[in-house]
Amino acid sequence: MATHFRSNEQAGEDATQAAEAEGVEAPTAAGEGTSASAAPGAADAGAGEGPDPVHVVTAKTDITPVDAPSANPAPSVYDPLRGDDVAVVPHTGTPTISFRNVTLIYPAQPNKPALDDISLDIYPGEFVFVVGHSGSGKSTFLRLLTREIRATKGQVLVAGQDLTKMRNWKVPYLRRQIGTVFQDFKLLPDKTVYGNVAFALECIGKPKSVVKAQVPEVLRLVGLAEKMDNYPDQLSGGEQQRVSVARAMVNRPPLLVCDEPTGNLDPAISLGIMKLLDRINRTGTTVVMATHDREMVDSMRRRVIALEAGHVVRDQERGGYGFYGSL
Ligand SMILES: Nc1ncnc2c1ncn2[C@@H]1O[C@H](COP(=O)(O)OP(=O)(O)OP(=O)(O)O)[C@@H](O)[C@H]1O
Repeated sequence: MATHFRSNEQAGEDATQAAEAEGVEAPTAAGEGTSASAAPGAADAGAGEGPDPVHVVTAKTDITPVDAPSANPAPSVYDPLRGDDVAVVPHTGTPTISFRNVTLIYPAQPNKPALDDISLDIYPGEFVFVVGHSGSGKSTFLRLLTREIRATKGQVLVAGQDLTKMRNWKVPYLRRQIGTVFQDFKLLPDKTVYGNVAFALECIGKPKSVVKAQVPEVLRLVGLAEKMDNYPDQLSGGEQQRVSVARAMVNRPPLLVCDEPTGNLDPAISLGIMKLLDRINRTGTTVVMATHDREMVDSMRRRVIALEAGHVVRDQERGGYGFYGSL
């Protein structure tokens, strides 16, 4: 992997230090790279090269974002996660993700690209919301990152590797570096909580001693140590999603890709999931998350990439959900 994807040992240290600085339990099973919360300064306009329609508003400029937070925003369940203390990640160095003039056309819809000539960069430690109407291309965007699908045109680079050229046998190695969380949890029903998380490590050949050490630790971190012998159908939706977050982070990936992870959960339970993702991000893990949750995006004020009919129509630091009708 590219050099900015740092070693797991280093990741663990970073996570511990960040947690100690915050005065919380050390999230030693997640994270790598530069601590997002420690990242100094504001970002440069970091959209990709070329004549793409990306509009980036940064903390450096005097420009007031179109949907800047009002002085007295409405109270929200997500208020504990307001990102006011989180510095904007500088858009310098090697991006974790680069889209260069990416077009994706599904064979079933040859005249309607799901993504059309997209260029953008996402940097290590960023927390990025991907928003837009149903069918705007959010899931397609995420599926390109894990090489579930391959771009029709252009280049998708993750950790410096060109996924459009990557041979199939290398894809499992790419996926070791990417944790994934989905709306429908995707847990194995015939395995316990412990088994589901352990399986992620066993699949990549981790020795039993590592599995035995890391699985209970990550389950403790997500608050499920007491339920490690339960099966998924014995858990609530929120608990199942915490298992899936534990599974995604147990290998300490530098990148977490989340497709509507709170889509099936009520706001109070969603808050618990978002607290976990926020905590993982604060240890340096890059998080890219598609969501329809306006309140969450408006409260957390992270970078927002808005898609419409396969185009990026907004790319904004500390952005809000935007002016969409019902989605
Ligand atoms: N496997 C597929 N074959 C053909 N067309 C597809 C396929 N998957 C998605 N599409 C089309 O691509 C476009 C983008 O779909 P995508 O699932 O990325 O949107 P989305 O923004 O994630 O939507 P939602 O919010 O409803 O999940 C849509 O027009 C959709 O119909």
